[in-house]
Amino acid sequence: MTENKGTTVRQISSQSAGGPSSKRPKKRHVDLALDSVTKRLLEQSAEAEQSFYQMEEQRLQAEDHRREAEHARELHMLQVLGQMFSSIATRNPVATATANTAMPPALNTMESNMQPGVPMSASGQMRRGRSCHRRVRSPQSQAEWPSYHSQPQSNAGLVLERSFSLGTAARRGMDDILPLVKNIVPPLTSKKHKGQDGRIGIIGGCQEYTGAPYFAAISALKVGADLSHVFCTKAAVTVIKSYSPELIVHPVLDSPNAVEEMEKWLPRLHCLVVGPGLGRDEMLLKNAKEVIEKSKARDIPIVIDADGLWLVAQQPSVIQGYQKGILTPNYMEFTRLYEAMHHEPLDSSDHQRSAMELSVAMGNLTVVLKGEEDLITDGNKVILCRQEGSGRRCGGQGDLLSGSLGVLAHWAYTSSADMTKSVNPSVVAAFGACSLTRQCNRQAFHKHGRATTTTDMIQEISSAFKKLFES
Ligand SMILES: NC(=O)C1=CN([C@@H]2O[C@H](COP(=O)(O)OP(=O)(O)OC[C@H]3O[C@@H](n4cnc5c(N)ncnc54)[C@H](OP(=O)(O)O)[C@@H]3O)[C@@H](O)[C@H]2O)[C@@H](O)CC1
Ligand SMILES: Nc1ncnc2c1ncn2[C@@H]1O[C@H](COP(=O)(O)OP(=O)(O)OP(=O)(O)O)[C@@H](O)[C@H]1O
Repeated sequence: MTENKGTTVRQISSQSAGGPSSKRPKKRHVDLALDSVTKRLLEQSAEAEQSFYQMEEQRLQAEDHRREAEHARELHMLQVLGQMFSSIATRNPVATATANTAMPPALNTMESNMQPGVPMSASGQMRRGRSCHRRVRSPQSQAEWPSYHSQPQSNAGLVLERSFSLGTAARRGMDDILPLVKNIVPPLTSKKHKGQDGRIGIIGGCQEYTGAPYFAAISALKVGADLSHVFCTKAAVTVIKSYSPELIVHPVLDSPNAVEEMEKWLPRLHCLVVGPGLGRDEMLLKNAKEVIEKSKARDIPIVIDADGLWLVAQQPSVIQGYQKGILTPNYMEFTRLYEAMHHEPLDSSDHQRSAMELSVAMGNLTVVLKGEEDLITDGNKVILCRQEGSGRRCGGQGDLLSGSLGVLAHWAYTSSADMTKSVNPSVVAAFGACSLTRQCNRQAFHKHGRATTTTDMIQEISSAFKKLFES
């Protein structure tokens, strides 16, 4: 600092005394000194960052080892329990037969393809209906993803199995689903044309809420979609366009022929995200509902978030039983949905069970219950995403999640069953989106602390994506 000050003083005095020829070398000297300080600072910051990631890597490795050991212990216990259960079954064949037939059919498959309108009981168990099982699990995959049995609590064996299956599935989720997410990421090659990696539509954006659809749409682009469309009201269009020239924004959501206008675009869309910033105006909800109906006929993944979930709570049949439907509620939205489906208050003591029950009641749709840990279920298994985030809960993080999920769902559904190892593509995509959102949150928080906003998180998408899915 003293040296710098001295240099400055010398420079001023030489300026007053001499001509331009005597000024230049001094000026360059100052620039060089500044350059070297800046360079040193940059190097130090890069080193700090590098050492942070190294430490983080070591911590994650240690965590992996701990999980593997725990997993091995649980597998062993499961085997012992299996042996105990089969010896009881051999002794009492009637009891076993009763237990198996009482199991809800959809819960017994890796993926069930339930038709809309199959009747449900209030407890979430399906009455035997037209359920069609596409991929029946092999005994080996049953061991990997043991079923959830919503059986009478008095059956100690089944309740034990449920608690073990949830624990195991949760841990396997982190370890086993991540490689599947990596598998579905399409390679970037010069052979593709614009649009092939995804054209995503967001239905939302009104007078009050312009940020939410923007966050969802830009996140979809940053994750890797080629085109991102927003279908919003006239009042929102200029605002959203002004946030970003990258988005294609249609002022149609409140037009008299809204559904017709949006339907024109459906053949060009690979996925729909309904709800961010939609609001709760009756007419807008009705238009959104009709677009969902038209999109189901096109068999594209439909992510429903925010006010879209309000619509589902009022009229569950709009998405019930649609296998490519994914619901992404926060706890409040989840409670609303659960109570609408079950007509009884939510028991907040067992989130995993409640989430499975909601999924089954909705016809095995994938439900992503966001929170301290994200809980992903298609009614057959539960996966927890515990990717470390931060304590910062600024609004809009859910929009980043739903927009990213739109792209990942498109990629997952266009990947072969080999790539997803026959795991439900919606589950793979949901796990990817949750991990990514939480990692963005963590990285942004590392830089901005309490000041972190969703915009900061969006700026982290590129490096978080690389770190999670391309390393
Ligand atoms: N920049 C923008 O444009 C943004 C716009 N957005 C858009 O806003 C619209 C409305 O969405 P929303 O989530 O605010 O609505 P709503 O269901 O009425 O919930 C409000 C109440 O729920 C509660 N609550 C919330 N989370 C909870 C939890 N985890 N656990 C427990 N409780 C929880 C909380 O209750 P409180 O704390 O007040 O008791 C709160 O008052 C929607 O279109 C969305 O996309 C957002 O995306 C943000 C960025
Ligand atoms: N307590 C928490 N700890 C860590 N991460 C959390 C916590 N709660 C939510 N998240 C993460 O924040 C992201 C968004 O979840 P959140 O519950 O904020 O959604 P939301 O309320 O729908 O968001 P939005 O503000 O966009 O409407 C999810 O990825 C979730 O994992």
